[in-house]
Amino acid sequence: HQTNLTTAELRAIDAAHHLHPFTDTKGLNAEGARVIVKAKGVHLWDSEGNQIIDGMSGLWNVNVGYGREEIVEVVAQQMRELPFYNTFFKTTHLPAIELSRLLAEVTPPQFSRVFFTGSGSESNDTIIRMVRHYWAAQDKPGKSTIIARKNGYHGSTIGGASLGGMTPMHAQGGLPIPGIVHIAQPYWYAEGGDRSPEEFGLWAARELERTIDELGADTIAAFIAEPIQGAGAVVIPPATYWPEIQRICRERDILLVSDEVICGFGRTGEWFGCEYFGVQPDIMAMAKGISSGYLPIGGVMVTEKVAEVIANAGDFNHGYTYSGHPACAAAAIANIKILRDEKIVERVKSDIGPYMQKQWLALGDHPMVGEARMVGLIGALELTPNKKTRASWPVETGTVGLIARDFSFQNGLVMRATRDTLIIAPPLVISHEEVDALIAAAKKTLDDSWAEVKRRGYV
Ligand SMILES: Cc1ncc(COP(=O)(O)O)c(CNc2cccc(C(=O)O)c2)c1O
Repeated sequence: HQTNLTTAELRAIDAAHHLHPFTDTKGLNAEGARVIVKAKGVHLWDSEGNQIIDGMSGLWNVNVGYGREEIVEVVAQQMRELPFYNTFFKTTHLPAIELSRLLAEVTPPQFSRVFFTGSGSESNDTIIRMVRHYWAAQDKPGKSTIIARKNGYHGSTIGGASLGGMTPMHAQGGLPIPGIVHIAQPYWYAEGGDRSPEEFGLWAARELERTIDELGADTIAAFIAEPIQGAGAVVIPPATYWPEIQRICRERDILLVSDEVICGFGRTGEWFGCEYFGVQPDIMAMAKGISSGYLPIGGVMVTEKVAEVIANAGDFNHGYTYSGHPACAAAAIANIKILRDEKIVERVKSDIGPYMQKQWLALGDHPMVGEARMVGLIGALELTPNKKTRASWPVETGTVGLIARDFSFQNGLVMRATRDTLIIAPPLVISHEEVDALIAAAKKTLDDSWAEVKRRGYV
């Protein structure tokens, strides 16, 4: 897909006709979008020929890296044979059958069946309807409230954004929808105060218990959470958090839902984030790494217990045109086989994960970093003017994050900034040498940013 247009010409057309997601369009068009033209391995190239380390795996999803021909080949073949058919009216197709079997194989042992969707948002919207249907089918229609967390992210549909706890999203469109309640998040760095992480983890988990008991367990359908909050700034809960959450849900017969859209398919060094934290959810939302982003596909994994209730309750009046799309499912099959057969998940846990974590955590010694944290190949650097007090910046939240994010791009590395936290989530296939280059670029980014915030008098 070559073009003979200049970057300026490309930007002008984009500015004239394209509304970007999560973007201040006026601001973007004043600057001009960076035109990404190709990618291979862990690298991107833009229209100016700059090579960039993709420290964010696209949008946390290109787990096997770019340029895997075997995925392309399988998809091309599938599109020649059956580019589309649906699974609505008593039909199915080979990729849907093969992918559902493969997912039963690679997901934790309690999971057996999948409902296919086209994205993470659609997976979470499905989960809202599914958990309410699950209880209604057992004559408990009042057991319909879903508890989620502040600053959680579960998508951008009306349902997904309502499950999410991002107030700027709620402000646009009158969200959340009724029957969704948010509790505190296990974000020790920002909210732990002088409590130890262990104490704070228990406190945050018991927020769930207090809320359930306040509302009445017979009104609560489910609790949904990301193992590690991704877009919320890679919030890694203290070790005491998840076992306590599981105890509370089991004691009160509340479905435990793990949103594995980011943490799934090897990101944490386990196949799924719930496995990293040692808990067994009833339902999982999946997307992103399921296909490494080569084609859009998502799904909802359920246990036999949940599946039985749904299966025996007559028509489940829910589904999408592209549920289990044959070419998307074919991409997911090829992708999961790469993860499985090349033992990429094991390598994250025992080799490249520890290798990168050592260097990433050492960045915590930088004067600008209040905390460096990382699990598997997902990490964050909290930027602060005062490491000891973890103070905020004397300027609008997010300003320093954007300064750092822009320096990162200039240094040939994509990092994400959420507020004043820098985030990293490289493709799981990154090599030792590429980690070294990434860390060097991250360190230079911190040095450049520190000089800039001093120049601006923020420190
Ligand atoms: C945990 C989680 N759940 C659901 C979704 C929604 O998935 P879809 O986007 O496929 O509908 C997500 C998506 N997460 C996401 C999507 C786009 C950008 C960023 C960012 O952090 O910049 C994060 C996510 O991170």
